[in-house]
Amino acid sequence: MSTIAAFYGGKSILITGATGFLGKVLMEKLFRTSPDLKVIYILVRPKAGQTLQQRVVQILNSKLFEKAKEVCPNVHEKIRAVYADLNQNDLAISKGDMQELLSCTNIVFHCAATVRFNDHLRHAVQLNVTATQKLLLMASQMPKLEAFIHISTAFSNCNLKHIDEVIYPCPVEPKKIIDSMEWLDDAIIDEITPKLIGDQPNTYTYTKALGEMVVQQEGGNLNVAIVRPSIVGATWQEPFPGWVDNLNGPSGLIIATGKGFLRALRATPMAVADVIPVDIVVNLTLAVGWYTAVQRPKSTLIYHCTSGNLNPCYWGKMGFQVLATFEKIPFERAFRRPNADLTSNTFTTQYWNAVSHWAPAIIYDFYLRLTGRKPRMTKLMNRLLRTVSMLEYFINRSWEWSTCNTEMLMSKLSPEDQRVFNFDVRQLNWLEYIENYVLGIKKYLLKEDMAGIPEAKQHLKRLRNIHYLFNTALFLIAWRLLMARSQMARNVWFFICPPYNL
Ligand SMILES: CCCCCCCCCCCCCCCCCCCCCC(=O)SCCNC(=O)CCNC(=O)[C@H](O)C(C)(C)COP(=O)(O)OP(=O)(O)OC[C@H]1O[C@@H](n2cnc3c(N)ncnc32)[C@H](O)[C@@H]1OP(=O)(O)O
Ligand SMILES: NC(=O)C1=CN([C@@H]2O[C@H](COP(=O)(O)OP(=O)(O)OC[C@H]3O[C@@H](n4cnc5c(N)ncnc54)[C@H](OP(=O)(O)O)[C@@H]3O)[C@@H](O)[C@H]2O)C=CC1
Repeated sequence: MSTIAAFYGGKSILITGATGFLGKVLMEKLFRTSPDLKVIYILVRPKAGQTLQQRVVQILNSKLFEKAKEVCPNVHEKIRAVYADLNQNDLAISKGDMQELLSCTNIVFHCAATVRFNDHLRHAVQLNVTATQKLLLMASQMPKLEAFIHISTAFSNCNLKHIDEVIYPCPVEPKKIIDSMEWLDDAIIDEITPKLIGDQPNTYTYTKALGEMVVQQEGGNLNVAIVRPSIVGATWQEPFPGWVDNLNGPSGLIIATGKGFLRALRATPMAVADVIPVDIVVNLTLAVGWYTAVQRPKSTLIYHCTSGNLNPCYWGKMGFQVLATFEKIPFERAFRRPNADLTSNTFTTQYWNAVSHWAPAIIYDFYLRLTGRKPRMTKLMNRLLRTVSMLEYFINRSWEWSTCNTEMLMSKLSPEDQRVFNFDVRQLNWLEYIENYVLGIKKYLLKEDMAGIPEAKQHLKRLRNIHYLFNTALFLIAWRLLMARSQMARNVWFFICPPYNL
């Protein structure tokens, strides 16, 4: 029996961000490997007209939980949704719930965060810094607490090139930032944001760095560890390959490419694509929870969960493999045939944007207008290119993360634990992973039927023919115009095709 799985048996576990991408996979793995755990408390807010219970039912009824429910048929009873809003000062947890959480919790996994790069600084601080501080305060009042695991990001210090498993100080103390957010108005915050974030690319990475400092400063007497994943992608193996349910990281751009909207990208083909499957992140996180609780390391250990140093994949290779997969598994109703021109040259990017993005969008909107429909493609293109510009920072650089603690932890695991909680990224075959990732996007995110693949292939063939026809027509028009205006062009033409009467 796995030592780690046995450790979680009988435990009361508190998870924040359990309705998110990582949180769901974490819960699933816990139920599947430790079905005898006591309870999982999840801090949830109502959303999109759904109550807490409806949200939980929807998650448990998803395909992700099918295997877990076979192993642990009473998951519904073992999950307890607690109303909470981490944006609120008191986290909006009722007194009764708070008492139960404080007296029962053994392990905390703090996953909740805003992962939006362009979030307003006030909101990002509230969620990624202040809420972390409040949870640590809560944790300090939990008599049965064995470990507090904070999920950060490998990019929290992306202003550095080489990043060690240490907490780097921020120029301004988190407490000062938290205080100032309480009295500064939005306009002033907007004005000072670029100065505060300095050489960080966005408010997300900046506030995640502040969050780590808060953990270091305020988690002093607790048994705390930090896990820093890089770009979290679809599942590699568990509970099945390719599961993904949101557009973050590469997923959104893979869809935009597969649907033929995005055909070129300002990206450095030889930059490392530090994607890490979500099940690897979850396995490491659970191993860290066990190790922190059982070994009680003297200081806060940080664990990098990255792929680049052990098994690197590059954006160029990833783009190529994504395209190769579209040949076999195309997405339905593509706007144009998928293509992936990655270039690090700004001028070339602008050229491709004009030719491959704006021109087709404008032509298509013209066609929609002509046929009495509402134009929408230029608007969509505008949003897509804005999104791409936000991600460009991460696809034009490479980072080196040291992984000493992660490797140390791997060496402490029994062979059985290494199998059940496998986080050895060296075993990952990128070509296979990317293919399953694309397939997973098609099935679980786009919810497209596999039976539609022949029709999707037909559609791409039609698009190719339209493309050839369009290019031929364009060439003929250009040539005709040239012939009409240039004696040299006429001479060349008559040289190639002399008139019959000569
Ligand atoms: C042709 C070439 C093809 C090549 C072939 C393909 C090869 C693959 C190449 C792959 C390269 C991968 C690069 C990954 C780099 C990730 C680095 C992460 C590093 C840090 C990791 C972390 O530690 S952190 C987790 C990551 N954190 C995010 O990844 C949040 C992103 N997100 C936002 O920061 C906001 O979303 C943002 C976008 C500001 C808009 O913000 P905004 O306010 O303008 O508008 P919205 O948020 O409302 O989004 C407006 C519409 O963009 C949709 N959308 C949202 N995200 C999207 C997304 N990633 N790709 C597409 N579409 C996305 C959304 O679904 C809306 O669509 P709709 O309106 O139709 O629903
Ligand atoms: N995805 C990635 O590529 C990476 C993620 N990470 C880190 O992993 C962690 C999880 O990320 P991921 O699962 O991808 O993110 P998601 O955006 O999928 O999930 C975020 C979670 O936080 C919850 N949350 C947000 N705001 C509140 C609030 N006010 N009150 C209560 N809960 C709230 C969300 O709840 P709700 O469903 O109600 O919105 C959701 O459960 C984060 O800490 C992130 O920084 C690190 C590296 C990469």
